[in-house]
Order: sequence, then C-alpha cells, then structure tokens
Amino acid sequence: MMQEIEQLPKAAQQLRRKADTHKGMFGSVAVLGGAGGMTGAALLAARTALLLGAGKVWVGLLDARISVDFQYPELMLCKAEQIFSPLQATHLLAGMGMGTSAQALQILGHCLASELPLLLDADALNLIAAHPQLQQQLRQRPSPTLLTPHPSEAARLLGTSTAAVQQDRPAAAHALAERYQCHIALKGHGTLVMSTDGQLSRNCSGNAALSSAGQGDTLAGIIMSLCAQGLELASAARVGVFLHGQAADHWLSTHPAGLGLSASETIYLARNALNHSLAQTE
Ligand SMILES: NC(=O)C1=CN([C@@H]2O[C@H](COP(=O)(O)OP(=O)(O)OC[C@H]3O[C@@H](n4cnc5c(N)ncnc54)[C@H](OP(=O)(O)O)[C@@H]3O)[C@@H](O)[C@H]2O)[C@@H](O)CC1
Ligand SMILES: Nc1ncnc2c1ncn2[C@@H]1O[C@H](COP(=O)(O)OP(=O)(O)O)[C@@H](O)[C@H]1O
Repeated sequence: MMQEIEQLPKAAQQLRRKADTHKGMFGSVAVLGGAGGMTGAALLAARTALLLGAGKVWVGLLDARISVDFQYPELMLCKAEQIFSPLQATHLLAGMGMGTSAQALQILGHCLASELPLLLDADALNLIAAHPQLQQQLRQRPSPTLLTPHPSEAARLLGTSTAAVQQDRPAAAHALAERYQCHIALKGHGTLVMSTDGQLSRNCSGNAALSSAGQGDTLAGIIMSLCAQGLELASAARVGVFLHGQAADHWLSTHPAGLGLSASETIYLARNALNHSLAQTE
C-alpha cells in the first residue's frame, strides 16, 4: 500500500531542540563531489546541510582548487581524499558533480567501505550502474544507505529506459530497493520513497518550479542534514522530500507562475518552512 504524504511527517518533531545543546549533537556531514566545472553542485549540497541545521559540514572536493566558500565560510573545504584520513564525519553524501573519473571511483569506494549513513546521488549512481563490484559493495553495507535517482539515473541503475521507469514508478522504486538493498527516493513529480522495510510513500508537495539545475543537490543536503540531527535515514528522506517540495510551494505565493526558483533560494525557503512548522506545533 502506498502512503500519500500531504503534510510534514511527525518524525520531524524530533528535530526540536532542547536548551542545553552543542554542535556535536547535530552531526558532522561530509559532502563528496565537485569535480572540475561542477564544484557548485557539492557546495549547494553542503550549504543546504549547514542551513538546515547540521552541526558541522565538510566539503571534500575532487577539484580542490578552491579552499573556502566565501559566502559560507562555516563550511570546511578540503581535498576529497582528506575526508577519510582520518574520518571525522558522522554522515556522508556523495556524487553531486563528482564525475565518473578514476578518482571519483576511488572516493566512492571509500564511501561504500565506511560504516556511516550514506546518501548517494548523481554521478555516484552512474558509477554504481556501471561497476558490478560497487553494486556488490553497496548491497553488503551494514549501515543505512539512500539512493536518490532522478528517472534517468533510475533507468541506468535498472538497465532500462527512462520511459519504462516513468510508466510504472512504484515498480521501479520497488525494483531498485530490491536490487540494491537500500532506501530509495525516486525523484520527479510525486517523488516516491521506498524504504527497506517495504514502506512506499508518495510525496504530494512540490511543483514545476523545482525543474532547474541544482535542485537535486539541495534535496540531498536537506535529507542528510536532517539525518545528522537525529532522524533515521528513511524518515529523513520522507521529511526532506516534503520540505523541499513545500519550499517550492511557498515560492508560488510570491511568484505565481513558478518561474525562476534557483536552488540557492530553495535552501532559504526550506529552512523557513522547517522552522515555522516546528514552532507552530510547540
Ligand atoms: N551547479 C552544478 O555544478 C551542477 C552540477 N550538476 C551535476 O551534473 C552532473 C550531471 O547530472 P544531470 O542530472 O544534469 O545529468 P543526467 O544524469 O544525464 O540527467 C539529465 C537527464 O535526466 C532526465 N531527467 C531528469 N529528471 C527527470 C524527470 N523528472 N523526468 C524525466 N527525466 C528526467 C532528462 O532526460 P531527457 O528527458 O532530456 O532525456 C535529463 O536531460 C551530475 O554530477 C550533477 O550533480 C547538476 O546537479 C546541476 C548543477
Ligand atoms: N515538476 C516537478 N514537480 C515536483 N518536483 C520536481 C519537479 N521537477 C523537478 N522536481 C524535483 O527537483 C529535483 C531535481 O533533482 P535532479 O533532477 O537531481 O536535479 P539536479 O541534478 O540538477 O540537482 C528533484 O527532487 C525532483 O523531484
């Protein structure tokens, strides 16, 4: 049976903060990605993780020519390899703008070998689709893993066409979860979340304003930020997908035709939506 998610899932209440806290209680997220020409994708995910409340955020870049994000100097930038020596993060997300080079393959191998909760998106998914040994490593991970494919990435992972995925999205989400033994968020209008316990949900928030570059990077950052703050990974996926869509729905109140929402602006709208939702239920 499929659950329709029409409001912020109750699990989000766990994000409310007590008075006596410190940053170490809200997780340390490491983003792996950002090869030449696509460092923006990794920075978008990292900025989102920070602004949605994660305690600390590292960005391990494959193209390490930049060492600071001047708009968000709170982010700690380094070479991708340095994230693993020593590993200080508590949560990993990988693939945004990572490319499919030998270096990307090696970094993805480190991610899969780690025992941390892991979100894989974009090129990490393309690498997995192309390398059977990574598929084996993925299936054998003892810790939670979430794959967040858009329909074309899902098609690559299943060895089928985008049209076939779109024709029966629940079947595709189910097949992905079975094949890779992971939680799945199959993106696109009405994003489906299939968790390894067999629960399938369809998200009802969001609209065509999200059809712009980088919106998947912000979604990945939201989800891992929520997970780092204590939500179980599948819950973080359901809450995160809803918030991401809600951000775009709020955009329509000032931009009724839904044009021109940048991924950077989605971050602020999602942050507002989360804060207001948690405050309203106090
Ligand atoms: N600022 C940066 O640095 C950014 C960097 N980025 C990085 O770029 C890299 C390549 O990623 P990518 O997703 O652009 O390419 P790719 O996997 O070939 O897929 C594109 C094709 O998929 C399809 N498709 C997508 N959604 C669909 C849907 N809902 N429903 C149906 N089909 C859908 C659609 O196919 P079409 O319909 O055109 O046949 C579309 O043309 C990756 O590393 C990423 O992180 C980006 O994050 C952007 C910001
Ligand atoms: N028409 C739409 N309705 C609802 N959500 C959408 C729509 N178009 C795009 N999205 C959402 O925007 C995000 C796009 O992610 P993705 O395709 O990975 O983009 P990118 O790789 O550029 O970051 C996904 O979360 C997707 O569900």
